[in-house]
Amino acid sequence: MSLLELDDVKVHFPVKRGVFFDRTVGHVYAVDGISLSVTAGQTYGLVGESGCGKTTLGRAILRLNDITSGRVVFDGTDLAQLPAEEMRRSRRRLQMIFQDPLGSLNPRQNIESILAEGMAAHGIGADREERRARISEILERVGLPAGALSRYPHEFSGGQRQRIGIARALVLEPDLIICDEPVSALDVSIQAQVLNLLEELQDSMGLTYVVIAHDLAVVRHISDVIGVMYLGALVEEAPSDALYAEPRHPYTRALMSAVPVPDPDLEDNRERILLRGDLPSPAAPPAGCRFHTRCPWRQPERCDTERPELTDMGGGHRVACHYAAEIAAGTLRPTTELAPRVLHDTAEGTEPPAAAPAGDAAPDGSGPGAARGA
Ligand SMILES: Nc1ncnc2c1ncn2[C@@H]1O[C@H](COP(=O)(O)OP(=O)(O)OP(=O)(O)O)[C@@H](O)[C@H]1O
Repeated sequence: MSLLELDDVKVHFPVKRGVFFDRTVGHVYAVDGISLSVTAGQTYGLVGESGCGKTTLGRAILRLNDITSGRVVFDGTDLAQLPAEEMRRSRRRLQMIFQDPLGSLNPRQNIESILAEGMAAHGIGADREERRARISEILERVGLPAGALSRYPHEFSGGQRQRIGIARALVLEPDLIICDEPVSALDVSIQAQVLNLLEELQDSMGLTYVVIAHDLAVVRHISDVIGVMYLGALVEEAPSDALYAEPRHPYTRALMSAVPVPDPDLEDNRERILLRGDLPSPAAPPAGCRFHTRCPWRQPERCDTERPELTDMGGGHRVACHYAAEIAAGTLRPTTELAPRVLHDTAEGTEPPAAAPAGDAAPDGSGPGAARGA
């Protein structure tokens, strides 16, 4: 059963100019038509490079950003239509965990006060004693000592602060937690601990997660379903295993090809897809397929003019590419102009691109056009 359904959600920020009178001179199309469904008790991972609209979408679900159009149906209720007071009450059930735990914790409040604040606002716990007992129980669950109650955020390490952020969400007894880059500010060794904790809590408390990350490795292990975003839209969505076994969209293939593989033989021989050009501005997205300006498989006319719909290719593997089937079957080759961007490393060394145009991605992936965000 799906707990959260997004139906063609758009968040467009007006761009204003003018000294005396603000005139709207354009829009940033941060989220531009996202439909997805999150099953109760599962984790939906949302990946994409910086600026593709992941955070804006997460905030829109909680209505921390105004929604331009579309429906955000949570447990049968369209949040986009809820009056402010009812939305405030619903927010208890939808919580968010942020990337920077320190930035989201008031340095002048001790942990008990930070956690009790939200509980009191939502009428959880009859009195201070009851709230304290609940907070102690949650602190134990997230692996913090009971003595943490009277301490202040700066007294904790980065990983512990993220545990406090998780506890702050949990004391409100939410159903859905949006985790926005929950581990990207943490050391790699701590990242796994926090991800494991999130998984344990999901199992024991029946939580549903949307995990937002730019790092494919982070979402891989924790997600049941993964959605890949590019310029405000989903380009691919699939059960986690299917996505990693066979990425179908050229953008996902490029992201995956940039992730190092631990096996040296595989690492030396695998395909590397280097994207050329930078991410276009969401204020002036390309017509047709948003990815066509960087796509090695771009075909004339159709890709430039017709925006592809997310289409189910079987087993819930949805892809927004006119030529996904042909690319998967190998019957469509990368276009001549962009073919050098698809490199095959050999054990002896990397085959250099035939004639890389100046200013494009360097063969080692370090240039400005290299696939980012993975
Ligand atoms: N309040 C705002 N007003 C105008 N533009 C905004 C606003 N918030 C975000 N944007 C723009 O919307 C686009 C998407 O931003 P968003 O933060 O959602 O991306 P992201 O994928 O989460 O990136 P990051 O990982 O860097 O946070 C960006 O171009 C950003 O500059």
